[in-house]
Amino acid sequence: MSGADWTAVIPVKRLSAAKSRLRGAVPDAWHEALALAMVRDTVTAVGACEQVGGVVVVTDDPAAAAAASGLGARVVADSPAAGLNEAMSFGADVAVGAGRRRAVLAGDLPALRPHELGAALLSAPAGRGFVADAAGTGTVLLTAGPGTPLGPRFGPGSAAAHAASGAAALTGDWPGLRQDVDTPADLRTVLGLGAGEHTCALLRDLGLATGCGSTRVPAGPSR
Ligand SMILES: Nc1nc2c(ncn2[C@@H]2O[C@H](COP(=O)(O)OP(=O)(O)OP(=O)(O)O)[C@@H](O)[C@H]2O)c(=O)[nH]1
Ligand SMILES: C=C(OP(=O)(O)O)C(=O)O
Repeated sequence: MSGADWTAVIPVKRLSAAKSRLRGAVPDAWHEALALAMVRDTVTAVGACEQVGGVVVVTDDPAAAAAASGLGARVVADSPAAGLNEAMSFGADVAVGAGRRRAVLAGDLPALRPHELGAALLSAPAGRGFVADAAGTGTVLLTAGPGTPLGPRFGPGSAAAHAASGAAALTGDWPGLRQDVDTPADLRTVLGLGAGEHTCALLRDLGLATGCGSTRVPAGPSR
C-alpha cells in the first residue's frame, strides 16, 4: 500500500539521562543539546517521509516535548514510565491504537533520510517487521500492521529477539536509517553519512565538524 497511512512513534528518554554511552563526544554541558538535536533531526526526517501521516513522540522531557510539538508531532507522556519497550507499546498500541499501521523508531537517527524510511515501510508485511541496526544486532525500526500488537523486544540482541518473535527482517540499502548513535564512534559515522541540520550545526558550532562530511569528534568507548 502507498500513501501516508503510517503513524510513526518515537520514544525519547529524559535528556538528562539519555545517551549515556555517548557522554564525552561533546563537552558535558552540551550533551543534552546533542541528544535533543538528534531527536529534532529524527522527527524532521520521519515527518518528511511520504508514507508517514503522523508522528507521536513519547516523552516526559519538557525540552524534547516542546521541540517535537514545534515540528508538528503529537506528544504523549512516557507511560507507564517503565522503560523503552513499555513506552513504545503505549505509544503504538494505546496512544495511536492497534487499528493503524505503526512504525516505531529510536530518536537517535540523525542521518535518517525520509526516502529510506519510506522504502522500508513500503516493504513492511501485514504483521510485524523490523530493520536491524548497522551492527546487525540492534533494531532501529519496528513496524506493526492493523490489528497486530507491536510486541517490542528492544534491548541487547533485539534484532535476533524480534526475528525469533516472528517479525520479518526488512532489508535494503538504508545506511541513515540503520545508523543509530550510541557512541562517539557512531557519531563520527553519522557525520560521514551526512547528519541532519540540527546535529550538524551543533557540532559545527563546537568546532567538532567543519561540515557533515568531516569530523573531529573525540574517540570514546566503542559499543
Ligand atoms: N520514552 C522513553 N524513551 C526511551 C526510554 N529509554 C530509551 N528511550 C529512547 O529510545 C531510543 C533508543 O534508546 P537507547 O539507544 O537505548 O538510548 P539511551 O537509553 O538514551 O542510551 P544509553 O544511556 O547510552 O543506553 C532513544 O530515542 C531514547 O531516548 C524510556 O524509558 N522511555
Ligand atoms: C535498544 C536498542 O538500541 P541501542 O543499542 O540503541 O540501545 C536496540 O537496538 O534494541
